[in-house]
Amino acid sequence: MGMQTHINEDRNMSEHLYNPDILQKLDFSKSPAVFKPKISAANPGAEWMVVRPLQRADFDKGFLQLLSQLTSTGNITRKQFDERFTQMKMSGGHYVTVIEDTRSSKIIGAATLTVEQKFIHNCSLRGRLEDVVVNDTYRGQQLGKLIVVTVSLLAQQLGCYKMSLDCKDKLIKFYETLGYKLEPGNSNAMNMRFEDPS
Ligand SMILES: CC(=O)SCCNC(=O)CCNC(=O)[C@H](O)C(C)(C)COP(=O)(O)OP(=O)(O)OC[C@H]1O[C@@H](n2cnc3c(N)ncnc32)[C@H](O)[C@@H]1OP(=O)(O)O
Repeated sequence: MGMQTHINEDRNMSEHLYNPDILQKLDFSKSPAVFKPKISAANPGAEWMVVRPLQRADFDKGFLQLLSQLTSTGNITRKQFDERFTQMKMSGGHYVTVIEDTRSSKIIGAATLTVEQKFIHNCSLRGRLEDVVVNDTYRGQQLGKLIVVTVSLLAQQLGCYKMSLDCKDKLIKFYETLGYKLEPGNSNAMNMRFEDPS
């Protein structure tokens, strides 16, 4: 393998799914969430913590192992991960966002904003919050709030007129503290299942 190949591989591994600059500019004072002590995506409260878009290298930093604390992931190979990363980046609208513990190079939190393009409401954009998870040994330290508020402000910044989520009953209070509301008569989640996911 020549030197050029190595350089290309290195650049690929640090490639971000979306432009990281936008996270640095998010204004956390716009969120109703209360952070004690005060933290934000730009200043997550510890020098060993970083909030950023997903990178290809996160395959080796336990990203999928973290997701398996949320639901079943299946056995995803590096090739499958890489291809899905490329597809998401090319199609746009997929804002997979992570928190890394840079001491151990491990992904300790994640949440995804998916932006849906619509014709209604004058060609509006709608955000959906998906796949929120914090590593169990790091829970109760505001990281859940941090990652959810980050992608919610990101949705607002990108011009979404609203952001929606589905969750278990026991998490309603958690999301209410972050500005989400159950809308009477309009809060039913329904599914049609085509197969058991692996
Ligand atoms: C849209 C979706 O993806 S829904 C799926 C959500 N994900 C999961 O259920 C996966 C497993 N759970 C987790 O990963 C975590 O428990 C999370 C992401 C829900 C919360 O992460 P944490 O880092 O613990 O959250 P954080 O420390 O910011 O907690 C914020 C507040 O919510 C409360 N809270 C957190 N999790 C829960 C819970 N499961 N039930 C009730 N309250 C909770 C905390 O007590 C805390 O309250 P406080 O500020 O008054 O102390």
